[in-house]
Amino acid sequence: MAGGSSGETGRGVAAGTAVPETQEHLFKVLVIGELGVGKTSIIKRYVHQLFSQHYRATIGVDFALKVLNWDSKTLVRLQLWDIAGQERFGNMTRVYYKEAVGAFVVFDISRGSTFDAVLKWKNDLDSKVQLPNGIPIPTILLANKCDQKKDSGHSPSQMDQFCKENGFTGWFETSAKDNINIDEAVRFLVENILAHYKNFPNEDDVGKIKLDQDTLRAESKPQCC
Ligand SMILES: Nc1nc2c(ncn2[C@@H]2O[C@H](COP(=O)(O)OP(=O)(O)OP(=O)(O)O)[C@@H](O)[C@H]2O)c(=O)[nH]1
Ligand SMILES: [Mg+2]
Repeated sequence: MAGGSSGETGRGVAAGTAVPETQEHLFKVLVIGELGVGKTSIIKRYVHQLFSQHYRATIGVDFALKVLNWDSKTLVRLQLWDIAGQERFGNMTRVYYKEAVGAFVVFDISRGSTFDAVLKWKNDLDSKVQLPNGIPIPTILLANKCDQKKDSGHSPSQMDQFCKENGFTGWFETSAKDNINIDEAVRFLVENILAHYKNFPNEDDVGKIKLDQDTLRAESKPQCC
């Protein structure tokens, strides 16, 4: 009998049963929000477990990669796109948002004006990128710098209401400085991306990491008047 077990005790694989191989996913996730809210710090904390008080504004976009052994059969490669706050005034976001499958919109709880900008970012995002089946990409709202004193501040129920009304999948109070809720927020987003995942027509439509230079070059050329 082909492929019979060796006769020893233990779990042999019966002939003909395919051992499910590991599913590998590549997810492009955007991190957007006003200048100085902590996007780069959140990514640096999550990927490198580092934090620095020194502020160095991001120019254009930065990238970071984090590989997650999600479960015994699933490996997730997260490509985090750290988009400069000043890009909200630029015209590059369409290029940066391409084929993203999830996003974080970050604001700084110690600066109320950054919360006011949250909807501008969310509307920009939803107008430029959707999942292959046309629905908005799962987006989590991060109230960062929760180690600091709140500016105006919204109660948790007001935040729940805001998220429901504006299409956010959820929200977390985070601190890149004290490492609060960052792993939890990422896990929650990846769970939501995977939940949508089975609706994608096929792997190619998900998180294709394509940063073709021509597109970037063409888009970054100053618009002729
Ligand atoms: N207290 C505190 N400070 C933070 C936190 N996260 C970021 N900062 C500080 O806020 C400043 C801005 O952080 P960045 O991560 O560079 O902000 P950003 O959103 O990437 O800014 P841009 O790249 O300009 O869009 C830095 O001085 C950080 O040290 C936090 O959770 N708590
Ligand atoms: Mg930055």
